[in-house]
Amino acid sequence: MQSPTIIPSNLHNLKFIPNFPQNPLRYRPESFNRRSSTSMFHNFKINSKIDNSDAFLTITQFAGKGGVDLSDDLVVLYSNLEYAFKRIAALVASPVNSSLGKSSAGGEDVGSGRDKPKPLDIVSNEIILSCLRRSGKVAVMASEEDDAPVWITDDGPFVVVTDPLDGSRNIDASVPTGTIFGVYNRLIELDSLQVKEKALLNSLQSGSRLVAAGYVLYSSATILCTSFGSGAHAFTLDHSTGDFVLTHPNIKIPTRGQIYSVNDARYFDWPEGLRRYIDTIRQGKGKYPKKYSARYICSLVADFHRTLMYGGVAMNPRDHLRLVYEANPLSFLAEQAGGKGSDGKNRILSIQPVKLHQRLPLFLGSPDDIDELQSYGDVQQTINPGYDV
Ligand SMILES: O=P(O)(O)OC[C@H]1O[C@](O)(COP(=O)(O)O)[C@@H](O)[C@@H]1O
Repeated sequence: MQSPTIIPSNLHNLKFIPNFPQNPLRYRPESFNRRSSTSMFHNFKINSKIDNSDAFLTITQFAGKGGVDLSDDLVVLYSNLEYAFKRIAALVASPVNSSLGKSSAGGEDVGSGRDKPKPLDIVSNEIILSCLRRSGKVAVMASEEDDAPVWITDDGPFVVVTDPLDGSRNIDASVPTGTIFGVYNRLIELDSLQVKEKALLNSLQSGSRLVAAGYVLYSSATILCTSFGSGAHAFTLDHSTGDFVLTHPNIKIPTRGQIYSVNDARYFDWPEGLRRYIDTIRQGKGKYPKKYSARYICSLVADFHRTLMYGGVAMNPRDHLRLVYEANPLSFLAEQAGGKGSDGKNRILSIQPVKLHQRLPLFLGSPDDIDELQSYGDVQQTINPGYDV
């Protein structure tokens, strides 16, 4: 009898693995020998103690000495974050909850003794906060969903900033959503201040001080892309084991892409420089002599993830996205992958936040594309009437 064909649950990622058989349906475990399983990790050292005959490393395995060698505190924090992300992934995919989107306001009593269901971004916020509390490793969490940072524990070594569920305005149509997060060290020099003050100042650290950052894309696959300051790496949720496993080690954004991503219904509100830039690249008259294509999901994590994979530029030229929760973590990842994050003039990671919910124009992507865009000078949209959709 022929042995059964085994189809790995994360089949869709196999194209990123060198030496993987062209036809994955022909995949058999014996073809995934030790040589082929190590070759996917050619960009970083593997700890010899890790049994890499099991090709896909979990984050905890990757966090060991042969991988990125994280402190125990950071490993504990990540295992709690992973748990939160898995719960959010289940939530956004659930038939019961996926219709909640942003439509329900608040979680107040609706008179029947039951709480009105909360929008998914509020629930996601609560999930992350409760996991951070349980970790014992976080002094303060600042979230896009909260007016002020939440002080958690005095001796937590870390500060976490997060946008718990970005893109949730499209969730009723099952459009991909994402979580964005950044991790800083707690500033011990602020320990003697009042709680409110130290919570705020710890959360307003410049992106150049990030210890780690990442996003989770909830899409056809759930992908956690993260950096601890030594490259960007993506892990895909394997639903058969419940683990995030390494599928995209050492991501390198192409130095130039052929895709631009922007809401160009706003074209007539754009400054002249940005119009000229987009007109030029879509006609193939820019420094890269090919016509660019447009892709815009209107879900920041999804648009950024595609840009990281294929190159090009993803932008929101108006003062809309938040420096602390969105621009800093994603710029950190972009840089770790060899790309750039800019507000159209300045490197995002060099901007000192002055307000927790500070918004700014954001341009992320391939280094050559960002440089070319910035050479047009006038690319920040100052007309911002507030759009209905
Ligand atoms: O309306 P625009 O300018 O296209 O903005 C879309 C962007 O706004 C976001 O939806 C975030 O905005 P919200 O935080 O208001 O939901 C991103 O996911 C998306 O990239």
